[in-house]
This record gives sequence, structure tokens and C-alpha cells, in this order.
Amino acid sequence: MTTSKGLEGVIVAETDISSIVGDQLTYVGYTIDDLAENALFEEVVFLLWHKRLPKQDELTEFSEKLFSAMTISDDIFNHLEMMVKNEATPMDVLRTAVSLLGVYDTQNNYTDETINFERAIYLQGQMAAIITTYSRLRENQELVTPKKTYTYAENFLHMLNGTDITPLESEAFNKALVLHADHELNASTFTSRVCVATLSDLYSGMTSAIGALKGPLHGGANEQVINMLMEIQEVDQAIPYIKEKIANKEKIMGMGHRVYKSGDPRAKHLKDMSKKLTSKVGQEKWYQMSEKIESYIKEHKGLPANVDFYSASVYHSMGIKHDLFTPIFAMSRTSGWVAHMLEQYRNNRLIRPRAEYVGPTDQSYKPIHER
Ligand SMILES: CC(=O)SCCNC(=O)CCNC(=O)[C@H](O)C(C)(C)COP(=O)(O)OP(=O)(O)OC[C@H]1O[C@@H](n2cnc3c(N)ncnc32)[C@H](O)[C@@H]1OP(=O)(O)O
Ligand SMILES: O=C([O-])CC(=O)C(=O)O
Repeated sequence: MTTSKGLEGVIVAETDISSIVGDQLTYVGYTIDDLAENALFEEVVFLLWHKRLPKQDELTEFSEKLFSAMTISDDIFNHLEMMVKNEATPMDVLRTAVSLLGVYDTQNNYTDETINFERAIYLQGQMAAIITTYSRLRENQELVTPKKTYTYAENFLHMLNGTDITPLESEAFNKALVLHADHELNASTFTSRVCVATLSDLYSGMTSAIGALKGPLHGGANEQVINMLMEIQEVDQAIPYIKEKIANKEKIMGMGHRVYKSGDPRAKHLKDMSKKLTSKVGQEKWYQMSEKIESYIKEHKGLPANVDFYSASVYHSMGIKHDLFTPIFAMSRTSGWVAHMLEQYRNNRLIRPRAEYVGPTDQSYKPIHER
């Protein structure tokens, strides 16, 4: 038996959803650059679920269904109110609320693909509804209903802030959602597949995936990055701060990746958006600081910036609360999680690896008074 700590390099599934080759990421054969520049997030969701881009009438129908799924039910609203009172953190709220969606879905046919496509749209819409409702409730703000003329990205921002959306905000947020949509067998996607490989349901897979994404070594890194930038505060403090972290053997959040060794192809798009947005709001320092950290870590540790690094200054300059960064990642990644869970159901086998036992052997039970 061979072991690979952290399953590094182990191939455990075949997929036709996304692929990483060198520093190239593709969704169903389309490069991430192509999609980030040209596609709407909802087109990408359709692509990941149906393995082809939608025609206009299909996109219209799909967007209408998503729009209809963006309204919160009274039941979930009541639970969210309770969670606000308990000052629960947004990722915990999201995980719990998605689990509750499962409680209110009384159809038991977990692996029925037709019903799962309906559930998928519902989940994708509800992610936006849950995050924005929770955010507005905790700020004591009235809820904002989505607009039919808005895209998914625009509606999220509209429901979050209650404002009209500028073209730059729309472009940046749509791009961020496209870039985070899927990423082969990352930890949370793998978690979702392990869960449904027992023939459990989509809500359970999503709940497990949200839990896995929350950790700071995965999706939780984007919030850690902004916390770091806030601690640094001034551009000339960036390098001394980073040097001290490295001297203390601490990790620099948003840097490094299990698969990409030379560069994460998503980071350059977010870097561009960070530059544009920070300059638009007159807060270039967050971009400048990030750029200094990126160059220093690349030069001294050989590590590239990952997707979580520049998304932090992008979301911050859009005025988004820092603890919503990881929930937004989860909202986008719902598209990928669902695609992978559906793929798992279609060609399922229980996922059950082995562990090498390294503990003591030949022990024999002693009565408690003899230990
Ligand atoms: C969406 C995403 O999930 S992207 C990843 C988001 N996570 C982060 O940004 C957290 C910071 N980065 C990390 O912790 C790691 O790079 C991971 C978790 C992304 C990848 O982890 P692994 O492939 O297991 O690499 P591992 O943690 O073993 O690191 C290998 C070496 O690089 C070092 N290293 C890796 N990342 C970093 C970092 N961000 N800062 C400093 N050193 C690092 C490790 O200390 C280790 O050094 P050593 O061999 O001297 O002990
Ligand atoms: O693939 C990974 O390990 C992490 C990652 O970048 C992602 O989930 O987007």
C-alpha cells in the first residue's frame, strides 16, 4: 500500500467538467480566459451542468428560473432571523440554511436527475437569497427583491446593497463568479462527491462542501487576505510585515496552490479588476500592497498568488463586507459542486480509500483499576 499525504497527485475520478493542465484551466474545454472575458455567470452555470453553452432561448428560460429561485421563503427567513440574533457567522449561516432547504424538500428521490436539475437551480438561486437576506437582516435593512432585467451577478449586488449596479461593478462581479465557478477536484468539491457517493442527497453534499470551503486553507483564505491587508494598512509596511510572517514560519494567505506551481490563471483577471476598482474608489493602496506581497513571495518563496489573493481587494473595493467574501465564493462554486455531484450520481461508486495503521499493536485490555 502506498500513501500520499493530502492525496497529492492521486487521480480518483474521471470528469468532463473542468480540467487543469499546467497553468491552464478550462471548463468543458473553454479556457477560463475566454469565459472570464465573454461569458455571463449564468451561461457558465448552464455550461457546467449541460456541457454546452446555451442558445438564447435556453439562456432566457434558465435565467428566468434562476430569478424565480432568488426569493427567500418565510420558513428560511424565520430561521435566518434567529441566526442573526445569535450573531452566527455568515459561513455557518449559509451551511445551516442550505441544510434547512433540504429539510423543506420532502421529495426523497435523491438521485433522480430531472428533479436534481430543478433542485440545482433552486440551490443556485437560494445561495444569493440567503446571503443577501442574512446580510440585510443583520444591518436592520429592508429586503430588496431581485429585478428581472438584471443578471445573476447584478441581482446579487442589488439584493445586497439595494442600489442600481454600475457597468464596472457588473463586469467585475460577473467575472469573479465565472472565475470561481469550478476547479476540478478541490477539497470542497471532493467533499461533495464523497458525500453523494453514499447516495446521499444534494443538500447534504452542499452542506458538507460549504463546511470544507470555509477553512482558511481553502475558500476561507479570501477573508484572511483582506484581514492581512487591513493589518498592514500602509504600502511601505507590506514587505516588513511579510518578512516577519515568514520568519515566524507563518503562511501568507492567498499564496501557494496544491496544483498550480507557476501561476493560477484566474489570479491575473482578478488582479486587473483589483487595479481598476481600487483606482475607481481612490484606494489604490490595497492593490499596490497586494502587488508588493505577490512579487516578494514569488521571488523569495517561489509561490504564486491564487484565486483568493486579488479577489479580496476586488470585493473590498466594491464595499462588500469582509465576512461575505467566502459565502460569495460558495455561491459561485455551487455551480461546480452541483455539476460534480450530478456527475458522481451518473457513474457512482462509493468513495472509500484506505489508511495505513501506524498505532500500537498487540495491546490487551486491562481492567480500569490496573491502568
Ligand atoms: C481556492 C483555494 O482553495 S486556493 C488556496 C487558498 N489557501 C491559501 O491561500 C492558504 C495559503 N496557502 C497554503 O496554505 C498552501 O499553499 C495550500 C493549502 C494552498 C496548498 O497546500 P499544499 O499543497 O499542501 O502545500 P504545503 O502547505 O505542504 O506547502 C508546501 C511548502 O510551501 C510552503 N507554503 C505553501 N503555501 C505557503 C504560503 N501561503 N505561505 C508561506 N509558505 C507556504 C509550506 O510552508 C511548505 O514549506 P515546507 O516544505 O518548507 O514545509
Ligand atoms: O483547487 C484547489 O485546490 C483550490 C482552488 O483553487 C479552488 O477550489 O478554486
